[in-house]
Amino acid sequence: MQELVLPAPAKLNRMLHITGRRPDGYHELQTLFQFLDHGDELRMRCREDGAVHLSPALDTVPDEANLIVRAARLLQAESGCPLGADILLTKRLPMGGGLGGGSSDAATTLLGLDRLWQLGLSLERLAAVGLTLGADVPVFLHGRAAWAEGIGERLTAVELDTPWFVVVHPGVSVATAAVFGATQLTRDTPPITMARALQGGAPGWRNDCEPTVRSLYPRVAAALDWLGARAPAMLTGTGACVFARVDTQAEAQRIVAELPGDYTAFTARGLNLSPLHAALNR
Ligand SMILES: C[C@@](CO)(OP(=O)(O)O)[C@H](O)COP(=O)(O)OP(=O)(O)OC[C@H]1O[C@@H](n2ccc(N)nc2=O)[C@H](O)[C@@H]1O
Ligand SMILES: Nc1ncnc2c1ncn2[C@@H]1O[C@H](COP(=O)(O)OP(=O)(O)O)[C@@H](O)[C@H]1O
Repeated sequence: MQELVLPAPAKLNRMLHITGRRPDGYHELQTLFQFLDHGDELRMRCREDGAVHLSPALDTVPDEANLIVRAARLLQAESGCPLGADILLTKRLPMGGGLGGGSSDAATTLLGLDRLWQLGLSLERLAAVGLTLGADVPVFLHGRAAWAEGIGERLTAVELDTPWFVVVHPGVSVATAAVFGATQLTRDTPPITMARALQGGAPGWRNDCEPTVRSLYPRVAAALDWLGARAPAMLTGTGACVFARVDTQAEAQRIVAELPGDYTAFTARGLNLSPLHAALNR
């Protein structure tokens, strides 16, 4: 029986501006997404009886709310496919970490099952299904580092520098909705062009969520200060993870070796092609 083993990589928001708020409450963003060579892994097998089984279950997320199971069920509904799947999840990415783990799991499920069930759905159709699961799903489906606008669904592929990163998890989970619901959040950064965003690169980049997350989550503020004392540090997405770009893997590992006990961290390389797409193209 055919088995597919596919990565569900993390993403970083190398910069993030909030330029407005839509009538439905969602925020208009301008952001640069890049993938990391670190993430979850999904092992998928076809089932003839139409059932979708995920194991192991996540401690804090019931299966019917898990983005993997929801993605599989949506794909069955969208395609009319009678097949099901057994899905084995190796979860490495922290939840509510701003690394897009749930969205990435959903995108890997959609592309993996499209392959396993031999559906041949277009990327556009999969992205429309994916966007109903989360704003970050389309970028993981397209698989290219991207300049994103709207709520993250209007994507233009870009080539960014691909340095080593230190990613620190401060040991707290940040609720995306709490950050976007905060009164103090600034939502009026003037829109810029993609060319302007790319001009000058990383030294000019910032994340508009950072001041709000700093004040709501003191542990994230402390992690930004700790990492920032060693290399220029930023928040990814709405947090909780913070990251710093360094010149070499050795430098990244040196910083991780100094890590205080209440943080966890990993080192990873930035990638302009998602490891998911690299695996599917093999
Ligand atoms: C802002 C980003 C940047 O990557 O943050 P992270 O979640 O990765 O940290 C994402 O686009 C987040 O995407 P995602 O985590 O999929 O968010 P969703 O589940 O779609 O939305 C969670 C909640 O956040 C708010 N929300 C989300 C995205 C957005 N552009 N505007 C919003 O106001 C909405 O209240 C929504 O109900
Ligand atoms: N497969 C999944 N992996 C992670 N989180 C999931 C998954 N399915 C549902 N969720 C829910 O989505 C929320 C956001 O998860 P995640 O994508 O990891 O964080 P973020 O959006 O901050 O990067 C989690 O707190 C969890 O409740």
